[in-house]
Amino acid sequence: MYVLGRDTGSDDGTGSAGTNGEIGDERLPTVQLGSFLARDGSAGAAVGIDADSPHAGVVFGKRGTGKSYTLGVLAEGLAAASGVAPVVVDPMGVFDGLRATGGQVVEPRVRPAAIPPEAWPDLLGLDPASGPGSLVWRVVADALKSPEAGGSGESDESPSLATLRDRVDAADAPAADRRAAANHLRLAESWGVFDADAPPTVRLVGGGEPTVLDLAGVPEAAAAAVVRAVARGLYDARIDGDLDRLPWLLVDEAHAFFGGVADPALRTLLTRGRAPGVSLVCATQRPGALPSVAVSQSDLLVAHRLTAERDLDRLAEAEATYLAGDLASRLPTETGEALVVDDATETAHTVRIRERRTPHGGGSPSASGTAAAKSEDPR
Ligand SMILES: Nc1ncnc2c1ncn2[C@@H]1O[C@H](COP(=O)(O)OP(=O)(O)OP(=O)(O)O)[C@@H](O)[C@H]1O
Repeated sequence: MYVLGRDTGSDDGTGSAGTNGEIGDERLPTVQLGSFLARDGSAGAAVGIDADSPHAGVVFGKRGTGKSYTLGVLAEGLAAASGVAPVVVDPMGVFDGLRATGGQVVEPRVRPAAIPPEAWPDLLGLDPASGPGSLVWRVVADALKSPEAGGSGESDESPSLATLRDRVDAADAPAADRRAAANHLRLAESWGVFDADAPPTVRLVGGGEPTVLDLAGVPEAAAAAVVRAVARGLYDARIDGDLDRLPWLLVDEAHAFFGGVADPALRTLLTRGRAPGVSLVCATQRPGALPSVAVSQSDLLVAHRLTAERDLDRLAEAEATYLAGDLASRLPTETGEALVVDDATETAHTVRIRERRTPHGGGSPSASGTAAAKSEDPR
């Protein structure tokens, strides 16, 4: 198998189906991705992705071109590899099929202390310079300093949202600010993701089987809080030596998580995740909505079909000196096919992504495929 992301081989960069690429060491953890696609459309040698070292990657593609499917292929492969553990952020609820690998689907809960004081106004939709915004910031900061809640570390106690509300009520602030701050905290309670007794992030990892964080129907701000807490929690757990395998955070619909509360934690993984061994793969149908750093820090890029100019511009940022010609002209057109750009071997290849071993929950619903249509069909 030709292994992308592992600097053991080289080829001529033409993507010529691995004819002269060295074979990567398959005894090392490797994810089966699919097969090279020759120019005549025939399938070539098997191709995999290195899972021995940590990586940062992006998966791009228009709607319905196979991004979530590819993320699922990665998760399956990681579940089968040793020493790693995939954690999948699933905003659309399409990854339950990973249960078949022994994985778990969880409705994530995070401790309020996992969100630092300065992020709370933004999380609650409050201007940090406003009365209610600055009150929330101050109350969270004080609560994290109090003796019963030692700090934001996962071994420390976290205040509950009810405690934060009580502290807001008792604060020395104008009544209107207290009322507005308490209302916003009450709204956050209704999201159902905050729990002062939530288990530490390392528990999501378990024995290496995939964990799917089911965020379908969860409000955007709450989902962002979960992504921030999990991304940071995995990073801190590796730094502190609490996690004995290398976690891979796979984020679907990743454009929704940059620019908001989760942004700093995702950037930390992109820029500093590799040293402690945390990988991040961001999949999006809107590459143009990702920050440049997501592309510049990625050593692996998987691009399904794209057409929007802004998205193609983001792709162009990945054009390295070792690539001849522009990437846009090399993008495949069929679902399940992708152009893969690999920094380690300094190559770009067209790949047919293999079929999932577990059920895929994506795809567009059709009216004709519904049970109602079938029962109404007179034939
Ligand atoms: N490698 C593949 N092999 C076989 N079928 C595939 C492959 N990739 C995608 N498909 C098919 O294409 C459909 C759409 O793929 P997928 O759900 O991953 O799209 P998407 O790009 O994530 O779309 P969205 O942006 O709507 O989430 C899948 O339901 C599946 O049937």
